[in-house]
Amino acid sequence: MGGIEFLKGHGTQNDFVLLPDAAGRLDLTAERVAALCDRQRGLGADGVLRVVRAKAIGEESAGEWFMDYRNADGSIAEMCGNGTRVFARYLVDAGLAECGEFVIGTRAGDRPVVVHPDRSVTVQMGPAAITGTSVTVVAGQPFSGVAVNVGNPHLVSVTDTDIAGLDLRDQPDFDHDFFPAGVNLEFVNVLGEGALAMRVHERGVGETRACGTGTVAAVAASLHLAGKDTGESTVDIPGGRVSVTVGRGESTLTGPAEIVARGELDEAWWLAAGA
Ligand SMILES: N[C@H](CCC[C@H](N)C(=O)O)C(=O)O
Repeated sequence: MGGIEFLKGHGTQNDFVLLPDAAGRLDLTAERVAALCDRQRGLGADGVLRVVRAKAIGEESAGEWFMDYRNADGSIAEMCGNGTRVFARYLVDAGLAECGEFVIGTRAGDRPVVVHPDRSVTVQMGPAAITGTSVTVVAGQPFSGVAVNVGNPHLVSVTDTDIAGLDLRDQPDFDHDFFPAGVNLEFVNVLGEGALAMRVHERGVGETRACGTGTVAAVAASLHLAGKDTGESTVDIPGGRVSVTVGRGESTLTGPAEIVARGELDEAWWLAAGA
């Protein structure tokens, strides 16, 4: 098998292990993903991005490369906004794509991206659809959330309660009938016109320092509550700041993306982790 190449990267401190695997040969089991993401016994990350040619895994995409995203618990999610930024940055740095605009395939569909000269990335995130209003979630106290589909499910609670004081160490209680496949839970303070602050408890991960699809959901929800369906906002998350625009049936996410390291996984570790 030889050494298994990996890279580590992050977008506003939502961090990922990247596995270049053009032909889709790696046996990427849920157990291996969980081991890779474990911050003590593995590399540590919020998720894994396998870099695979779309046609190698039978995925239809206008782009050559497909982002096979996995959550830290090994579960598969439809889309990862911050992961897409890091994925795009990797493709350009690896000479597999040109700086500028290209398309990345995802389980939520194709996502056009622009890698800017400063290596920040804009992702076309598709529609952010409001699928419910005043859905209750309990995080120490009850909140009323707006359900938003960004390819993956979100419940956004816009509140006057200072989100810095919330305890998100455990999974907040949510309506499993409304969200049978689980849900990403965002808590938002409005800082002013076009400026939000957000924390997030992610499905399949736990609290993360950023969540790209979550920031798009947060802007869509706050616009909806203001009686609007288009607009833009910065979103301050613990890991930094992103810019989001929401239009009719479309949205964009812009933010930094950084590759931190590259290396080889120990083969014996990889084999044992898959058991
Ligand atoms: N945990 C999410 C996927 C990762 C989303 C987040 N990391 C992002 O940047 O969008 C889910 O299960 O839907």
